Amino acid sequence: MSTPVRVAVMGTGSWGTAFGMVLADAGCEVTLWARRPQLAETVNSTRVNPDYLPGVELPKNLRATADAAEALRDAEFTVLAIPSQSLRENLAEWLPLLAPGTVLVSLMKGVELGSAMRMSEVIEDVAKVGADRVAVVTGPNLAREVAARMPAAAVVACADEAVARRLQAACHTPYFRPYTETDVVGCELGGAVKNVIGLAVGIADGMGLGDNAKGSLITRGLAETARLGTVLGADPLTFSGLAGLGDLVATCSSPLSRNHTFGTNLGKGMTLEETIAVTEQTAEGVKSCESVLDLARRHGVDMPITETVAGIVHEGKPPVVALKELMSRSAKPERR
Ligand SMILES: NC(=O)C1=CN([C@@H]2O[C@H](COP(=O)(O)OP(=O)(O)OC[C@H]3O[C@@H](n4cnc5c(N)ncnc54)[C@H](O)[C@@H]3O)[C@@H](O)[C@H]2O)C=CC1
Ligand SMILES: O=C(CO)COP(=O)(O)O
Repeated sequence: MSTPVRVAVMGTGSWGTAFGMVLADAGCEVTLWARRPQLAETVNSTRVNPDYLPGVELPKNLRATADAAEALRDAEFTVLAIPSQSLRENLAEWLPLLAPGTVLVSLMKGVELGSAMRMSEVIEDVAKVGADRVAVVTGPNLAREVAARMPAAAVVACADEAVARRLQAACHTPYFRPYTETDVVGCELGGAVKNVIGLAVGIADGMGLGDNAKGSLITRGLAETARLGTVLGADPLTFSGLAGLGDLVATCSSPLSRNHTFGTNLGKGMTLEETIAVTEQTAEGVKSCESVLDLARRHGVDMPITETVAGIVHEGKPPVVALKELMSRSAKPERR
């Protein structure tokens, strides 16, 4: 029997834990790193992560620790599953502890505020590694459904296809079907921008605007994602795949999506502060609407839905006013 692949998952939130289960079910030996020692102890003693996936029994070949060195030791893959805006600081701390040659895998769907960098760019910048050592897992993967072992497909992207294939093998289970991809830019943008569009659709749902509005926002949201992605060198076809359309549809349809729910609360009339107070987990689009807009402006790309979301979330623009402005933009052809 071959030795199991060792994987460190840095982050014991909903997706870190659920993806850790996938890896463990695929036969890997998984160590989750938790910020709080108490949570690591609870996971090990009860086999449940009560804070993020209550009621889900975790596999035996998955354990947790609050000691980053212990988690990272000898890891063939180092999976990063923390909020995007905290990646730079945490990775810099973990740098001396990384196993030599480990592949750094981003589960994060965001763009860094200030630098407007994608997560793989932040990883390369901090860890001083080449693109062949950085991979991304993305797609329609709502954590609670994956943790219930409900079927899902995903994309594992790396500039080096052989690395993507290794990671694919490490996370392939009867219920989780990963496809390989080399378009890292397209995959990451699909994931980051769908959170912003998920907020927009949530706002529309909260306002009771109906399914035509939802279909229009999803489609025009995908159009502006592809417009930015193409300028940044992504393959436009990536956006009709799992990392684009697939994730957008799952996020915009599901009450399990934190971004969608956050938007719905805003659309129903909650203030930003009230909405933040009732949101227990990471809704990346709230911060990334600003950084995605920043990235678009740096490249002269028009992203009206992202701009509308940023106006509502960060400038306190009332959703009805934002809607009127979005609908009264000058008429144009669908494709340019
Ligand atoms: N939950 C989901 O369904 C999916 C989430 N993602 C992405 O995965 C990433 C992580 O999200 P979730 O696990 O869902 O979030 P979460 O909110 O459930 O968990 C976040 C984890 O990061 C830790 N954390 C929070 N702030 C931190 C900091 N400053 N430093 C270090 N650790 C910190 C928390 O303790 C927790 O363990 C996000 O970028 C999200 O967009 C991607 C696919 C699915
Ligand atoms: O990325 C996700 C599904 O693929 C999870 O979406 P939320 O972060 O909005 O919950």
